[in-house]
Amino acid sequence: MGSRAYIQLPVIDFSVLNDQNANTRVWDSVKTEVFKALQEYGCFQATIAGMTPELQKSVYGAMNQLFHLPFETKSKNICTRMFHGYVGSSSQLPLYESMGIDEPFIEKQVENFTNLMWPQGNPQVCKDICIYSKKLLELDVMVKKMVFESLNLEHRFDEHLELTSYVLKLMKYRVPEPNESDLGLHEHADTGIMTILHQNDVEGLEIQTKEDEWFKVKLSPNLFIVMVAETLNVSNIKNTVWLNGRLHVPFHRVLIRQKKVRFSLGLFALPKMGNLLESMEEMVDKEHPLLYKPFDYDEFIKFLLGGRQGKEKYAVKAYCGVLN
Ligand SMILES: O=C(O)CCC(=O)C(=O)O
Ligand SMILES: [Fe+2]
Repeated sequence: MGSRAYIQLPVIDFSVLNDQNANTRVWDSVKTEVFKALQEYGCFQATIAGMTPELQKSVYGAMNQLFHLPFETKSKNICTRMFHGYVGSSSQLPLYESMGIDEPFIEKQVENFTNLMWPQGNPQVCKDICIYSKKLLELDVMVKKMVFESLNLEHRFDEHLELTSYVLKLMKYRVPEPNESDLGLHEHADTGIMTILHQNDVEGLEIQTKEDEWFKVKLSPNLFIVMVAETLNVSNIKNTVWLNGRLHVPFHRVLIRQKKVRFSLGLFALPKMGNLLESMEEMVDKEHPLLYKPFDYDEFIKFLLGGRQGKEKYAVKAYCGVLN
């Protein structure tokens, strides 16, 4: 069922922007690359300045310890959103296990998590998760700012950010038993706004192109995969934003082909709870008729979990697409 070939995703260097001297010309040239990649692939790979091997080692080392904790401890991990807290031993996804931390760049949030998992505390891990998440957040904000600027929506950007929440997911995939499927995570498009993924030591992530072909994503310890999720393409909260279908949203999945436990990390940007998402009027014109009716994200997730998507490829379209 799986693909053999690797996809050549665009690799975009964000470390050049961290330099105080980075000028508008550098910003604009990265912006052009970003927008092109998100239209064509819905994703790209990015380098992040200051994401040192030591920091990565510390965070992945902590994950290894975390997933070895007893079930009773792991299941204390609860998040505000469904499926963001501890998930494990699902009959549909037996290889998959995950934990989540809401707003993981806020030290107190991470400390609450580490204190639950290690009652004696774990200040070093807490600090490192926080630093790691801040770096991912910086990348998330830069990419979205570039998208908004590319669509002449800069005046909407602060409003968009204020209405975004984040969760860091720590994920583990065990090795399949000899008679078990190698499916780690079924094919899906992320439902939130944007996701940044990182796979560490064992590859497994696969991405579908616009031409419906599946490709593997090569393991690159220093590259982070930035991916558009359904709600960005559609919406942006309160009276607005969104891109009314301007970007590509990639389907992806995880297959565990190696006989090695796989760890991955993802920072998921999501709409804050309780807001109505609507297409921005700026994004709707004769050439781009309205594609989506206003919707509430959490109601949409309930719809999705209720299995009512039907034949529609994209869940948001099934939920609130405007029928032509
Ligand atoms: O583990 C991965 O690399 C991908 C995870 C993923 O796609 C998700 O959690 O939505
Ligand atoms: Fe995903």
